[in-house]
Amino acid sequence: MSTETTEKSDVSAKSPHCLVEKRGHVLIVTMNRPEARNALSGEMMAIMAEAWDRVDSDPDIRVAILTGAGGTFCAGMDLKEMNRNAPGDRFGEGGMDLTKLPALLKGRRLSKPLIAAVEGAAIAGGTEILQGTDIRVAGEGARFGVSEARLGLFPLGGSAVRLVRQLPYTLAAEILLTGRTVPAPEAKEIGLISHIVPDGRALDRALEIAEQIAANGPIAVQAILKTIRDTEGMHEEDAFKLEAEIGAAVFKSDDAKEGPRSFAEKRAPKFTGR
Ligand SMILES: C[C@H](/C=C/C(=O)SCCNC(=O)CCNC(=O)[C@H](O)C(C)(C)COP(=O)(O)OP(=O)(O)OC[C@H]1O[C@@H](n2cnc3c(N)ncnc32)[C@H](O)[C@@H]1OP(=O)(O)O)[C@H]1CC[C@H]2[C@@H]3CCC4=CC(=O)CC[C@]4(C)[C@H]3CC[C@]12C
Repeated sequence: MSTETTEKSDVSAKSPHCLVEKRGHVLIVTMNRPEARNALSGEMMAIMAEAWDRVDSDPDIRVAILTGAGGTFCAGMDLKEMNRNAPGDRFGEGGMDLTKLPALLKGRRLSKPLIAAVEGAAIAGGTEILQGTDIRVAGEGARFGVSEARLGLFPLGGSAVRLVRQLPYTLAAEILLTGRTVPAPEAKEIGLISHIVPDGRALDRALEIAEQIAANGPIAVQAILKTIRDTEGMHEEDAFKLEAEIGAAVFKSDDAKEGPRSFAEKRAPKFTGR
């Protein structure tokens, strides 16, 4: 893995609540409050939202990875902050658009693949944001759950809409209604995650997958991602109309000529994203 200049955003003298590092065509976003098990803070979510904008706007970024520092993914919303400032008191004022939570990828999806590298706990908001990712790697000791109901809260990060679209209905219902913890082996078995690795290796494996995707034609990758998302729930006939439109545009690209040319010339393709 070539490591070019790596940049870390530093929004304050103290360690920032989220680190953003570019490695080649990959942007690594690390939730960074290990002392609070990476509980979501306003600062962390602001940096995450900025990072997602950067993924979508920088053509040199082809894949993103979301992970957590200190052996934990994310413990969800900051309950101590919630105890100090009850969100419901703010809702009463109205004017808050709860249909879009960019940091949690609710109401927005990245135009490029996002891989989750999970170690330790991904609880409540941690499993909510996971559902906005496309490929998910977890350490064998990782554990998941949408536990809001256990605290009398609602999973406003999108799980009551998304989980039942990503898991069998009865499993999604049980996980949402009990708020129980789902250990990594079960999460893999039910399809919540796609890979289990030894603890501490999730980021390495996520980087391997990211490199594989980054070596592919970026236009093709983004078109495939857009199609699998935008056709979800569509009638097949309508879905194929959209698929054909998106697919045809890929074949018109320079990259769609570079691929076969590189094969004929027995060399690796040099994709430009045009
Ligand atoms: C609804 C959306 C999501 C909500 C939630 O996520 S609710 C939070 C649920 N989380 C939990 O219940 C997990 C609690 N933690 C644990 O179970 C354990 O800590 C652990 C299993 C994660 C780890 O165990 P451990 O033994 O390793 O470690 P510990 O010793 O327990 O902990 C170490 C240390 O960390 C502290 N800690 C751990 N977890 C948390 C936490 N969650 N919060 C704070 N601190 C934590 C622990 O206390 C220890 O500290 P110490 O000092 O050492 O004792 C919401 C998600 C986003 C929201 C939107 C955001 C934007 C908005 C703003 C508004 O103002 C309101 C509206 C809204 C749109 C808002 C709406 C709701 C969300 C969508």
